Amino acid sequence: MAPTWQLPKLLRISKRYSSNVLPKVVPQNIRNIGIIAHIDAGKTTTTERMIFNAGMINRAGNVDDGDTVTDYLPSERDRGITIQLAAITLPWWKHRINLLDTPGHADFTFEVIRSLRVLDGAVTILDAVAGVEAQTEKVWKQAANLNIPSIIYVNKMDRPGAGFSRAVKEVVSKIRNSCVFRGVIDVLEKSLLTWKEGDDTGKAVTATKIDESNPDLFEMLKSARESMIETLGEYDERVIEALIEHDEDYMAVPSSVLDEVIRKATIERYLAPVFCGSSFRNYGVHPLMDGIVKYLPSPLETDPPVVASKGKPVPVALDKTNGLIVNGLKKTTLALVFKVMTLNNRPMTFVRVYCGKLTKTSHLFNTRTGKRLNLKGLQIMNGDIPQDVKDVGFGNICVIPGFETELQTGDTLSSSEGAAYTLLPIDIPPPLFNSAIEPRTAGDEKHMLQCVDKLIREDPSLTVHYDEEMGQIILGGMGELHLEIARDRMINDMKARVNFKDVVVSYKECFGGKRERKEETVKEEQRISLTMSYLENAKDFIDHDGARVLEEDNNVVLLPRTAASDEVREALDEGRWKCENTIEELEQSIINGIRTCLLMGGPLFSFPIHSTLITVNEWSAAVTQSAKQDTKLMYATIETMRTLKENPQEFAVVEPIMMTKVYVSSNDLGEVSHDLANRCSAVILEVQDQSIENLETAAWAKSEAERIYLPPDYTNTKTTSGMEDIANKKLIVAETPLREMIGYLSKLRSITQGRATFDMSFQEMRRAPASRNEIIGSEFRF
Ligand SMILES: Nc1nc2c(ncn2[C@@H]2O[C@H](COP(=O)(O)OP(=O)(O)OP(=O)(O)O)[C@@H](O)[C@H]2O)c(=O)[nH]1
Repeated sequence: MAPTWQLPKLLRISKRYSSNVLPKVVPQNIRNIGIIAHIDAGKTTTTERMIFNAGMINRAGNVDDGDTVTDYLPSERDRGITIQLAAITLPWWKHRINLLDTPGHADFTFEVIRSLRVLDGAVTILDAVAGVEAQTEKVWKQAANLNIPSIIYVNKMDRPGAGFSRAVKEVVSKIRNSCVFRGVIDVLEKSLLTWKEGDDTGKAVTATKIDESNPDLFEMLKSARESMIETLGEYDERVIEALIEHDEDYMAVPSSVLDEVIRKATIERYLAPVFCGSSFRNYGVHPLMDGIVKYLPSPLETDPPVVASKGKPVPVALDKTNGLIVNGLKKTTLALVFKVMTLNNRPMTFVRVYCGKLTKTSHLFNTRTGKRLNLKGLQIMNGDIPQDVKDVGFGNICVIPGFETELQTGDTLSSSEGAAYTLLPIDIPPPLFNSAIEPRTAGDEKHMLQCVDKLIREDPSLTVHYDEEMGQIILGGMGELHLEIARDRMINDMKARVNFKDVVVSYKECFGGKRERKEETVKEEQRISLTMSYLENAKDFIDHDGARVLEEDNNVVLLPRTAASDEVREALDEGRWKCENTIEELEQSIINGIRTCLLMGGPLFSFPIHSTLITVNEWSAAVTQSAKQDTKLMYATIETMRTLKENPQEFAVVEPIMMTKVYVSSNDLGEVSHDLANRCSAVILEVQDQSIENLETAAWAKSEAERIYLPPDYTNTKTTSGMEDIANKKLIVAETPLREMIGYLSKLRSITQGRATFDMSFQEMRRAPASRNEIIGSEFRF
């Protein structure tokens, strides 16, 4: 029994770092990694064990005891769920892992979106019993769209009903990825890793070489190695060459060659290595951490980000010494703000440095505001404790302390050479639910608004607007839980004295008239003619001459220079312009007037106007007179807009439609489908058979699954009724109006005695049929 795995040495190295000084590392040894998964898969538990294994804490906390490092908000500890992304830095094998633990609940999807923007790799965690769940597929796709390589970790192997091979088959069939297995048997090192029963720290691990003396394991290892080598051989001929060199002995192919090829194949997203373990017991987390540094890319091995100047992309290249080179400039510093927060009353801004370096006294520009920023310190997160550092180089994640209002998520910070360049901002999803908020007394209003400002700065997927009609301040969020947490944080953490009204869906109205509608206002010397029509997708107008795309509500204002009347254009060309506004200011006043009217809402229920195209056909103003014309022109525009939207018959309600996936057993399928179609006004798109037998009959999944070696599911044999449910799993895919899904979880649980689960994500804002106006309107008649 020759132990090949070197945990004790590893821990000794980590111990040195527990003196709270993270050593500098070269960019090749940086791993910016996110942990992504469905809710409750074990992201926080796994992160906590990683922090412990790296020697940063003496005892690993537990989600259920509310004492983990990364879930530190009171709302997170009370509920045992992650609400906001947490960033921590760990040393591991002379590498630095910058780790982002993300929430799994769909309401906090923005936290995943913003993490993915600054990551180079991801660890996707699966629950070994539940397999690939809806949110897993969603985050996997999000990562794939950004070309982020991932490794997979099948967690909770200790649970009854856990099935490693079953989970991997689901990976193959649902997220369509080839797999290489590395689990408790280390196929590369040909050893068996076992953890000592009863040792919850997970430190007592024994690595035993597997040889012919253990024929069962040896056979399994041989099959797994053969399968791995063949899969890798198809990708890189170095593997075949090594096999031939070693007389086609699969066991003799050096693990160093396999490691190199797995790394390359992972980074190119040809495959995703699969690990497994039980994070709760800290079994399998060490090999996972080794896998992160071995197989996931450094900042030098990922796709460079998009950098734009005046809205147009500029050439970028990755360079081993300087990081990103933007437009050939070697001295530029560029960093992206991906999170702002306040910890113990100290404002902190998390940034990823893309090129150059930041020092603790750097002078930077915020390219959004054009304002200068003189840094007064720089930190990295040592575990969860900020550690002061002098500088941070490209490819790293760090914290700028001390700026309370100047910075917001998505800002690009640059040195003076880079002031013209912007990193692609971070997309913010639209709010789906609203709640009116009001101060308990007039004296509480100021503090309430300060708290709202702070919440929105930290979480831009919360929005606020003032509803003029109702005279109310409306807070918008991604879901009921999102707004409930906002309420908790305002009342309990920030001590705001505020009342939250019922949470309602965020509706809009759109022009739905059969023909477009044209109106003109002529007032003294102001003249404006507008046309209103329905619009499918505002983004289609991005490169259109004179188009202002108002993306938040899918509206477009079309105002080309040719819309200015002949008088206006001639006055400009012939030098007879006396107006105290420029032509650009006058055009802006028209846009402002239109925008105000769109936000003031439509004639049905005063919901903001959505999916609407406003074309300015012609406008004129007395530009040969020496006076300002902008306010008059804006009022003329507002009047025309009012006339355009006075007929309720021509308008329709626009409501959020969700893509809903309900996981049920065959027995419950009928009742759940009936409830969805009738009570929830769902359009059922398909019912998929999720049982393994059926997955295996799908041609692609079958051939893929046959090509790879799957070990027997030992953990699966003890299962009882739980497994029958899994074998009979069906998936109902449906489009549902969000309104009808409020409180759906408890309804679903009661229909199925808690056996079914569901997940939904925002699909689109869609025009509701007139028959729904009555139902929707009933919520808003007071
Ligand atoms: N049996 C078992 N339970 C586990 C394991 N890992 C985590 N859990 C439990 O699963 C539950 C969820 O764990 P978390 O770590 O909070 O999961 P999460 O993915 O971070 O959850 P969210 O961030 O809220 O989406 C907790 O009750 C954990 O104790 C494991 O390996 N085995």
